[in-house]
Amino acid sequence: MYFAVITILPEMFTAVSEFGITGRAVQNKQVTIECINPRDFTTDNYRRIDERPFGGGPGMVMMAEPLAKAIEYAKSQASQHGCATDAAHCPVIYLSPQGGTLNETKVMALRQYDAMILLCGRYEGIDERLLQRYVDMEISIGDFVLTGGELPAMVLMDSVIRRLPDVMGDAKSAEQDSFVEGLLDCPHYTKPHEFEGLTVPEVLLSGHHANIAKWRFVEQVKRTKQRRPDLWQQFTPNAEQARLLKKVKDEIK
Ligand SMILES: NC(=O)c1ccc(NC2CCCC2)nc1
Repeated sequence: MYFAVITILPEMFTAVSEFGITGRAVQNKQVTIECINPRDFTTDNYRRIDERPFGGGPGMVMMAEPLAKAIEYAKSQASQHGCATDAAHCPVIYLSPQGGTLNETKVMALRQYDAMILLCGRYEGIDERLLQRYVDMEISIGDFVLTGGELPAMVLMDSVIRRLPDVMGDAKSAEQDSFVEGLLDCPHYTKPHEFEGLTVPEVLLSGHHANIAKWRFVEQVKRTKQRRPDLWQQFTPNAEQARLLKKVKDEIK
């Protein structure tokens, strides 16, 4: 997948391009991340990308023209990577608190694109006319305001990259995935067997995979019911999960 990121702080993106699973995906060429700085598309000597807001008020607003040129360049780069650059294949996504909130369903939907152009705002935001003309969708990572769209862009990239086929290898084996959808994760344990007097649930040491899968599912259900009743409300079990739920219904009261 090809990510073009429009940002005046490209150095921030080494956090995803050079470390961890996302860094490895870039190294393996499963993912390309190209940062494009709107300052490179300015025409004045000061490389201005922001101006005072019309109507007055505090702070600065990012100007439309350098961003428009940066987005056009990003589209030409995406097509050189063999990606179609219409909105259906390569959306321009603006990270902002005014967007729809990112969740696992949206992440799974974002995987379908060959490429995406992530637009990161700074200051008070971006000239509305740029958003009108160039942005296909706005996405928020939560109801809070940040100083820039870069961290939300990295959160989005991380969540999509980890879900690309053969990026996580066997770390997310199939049966776990089938239980993970829509439920909180189960508790995890590793060595040593005893930590500050606390031990590990016996079933996890039993080697009995069916019992272990059942225990994990029950823990996911119990956690989701306790911590996120809203998620539990929406949870629609598949056939296998419904069968299991029936079997364990007294355990999950
Ligand atoms: N919740 C979010 O996803 C989010 C995105 C961008 C942002 N700030 C940006 C938006 C325009 C100037 C700074 N704050 C919060």
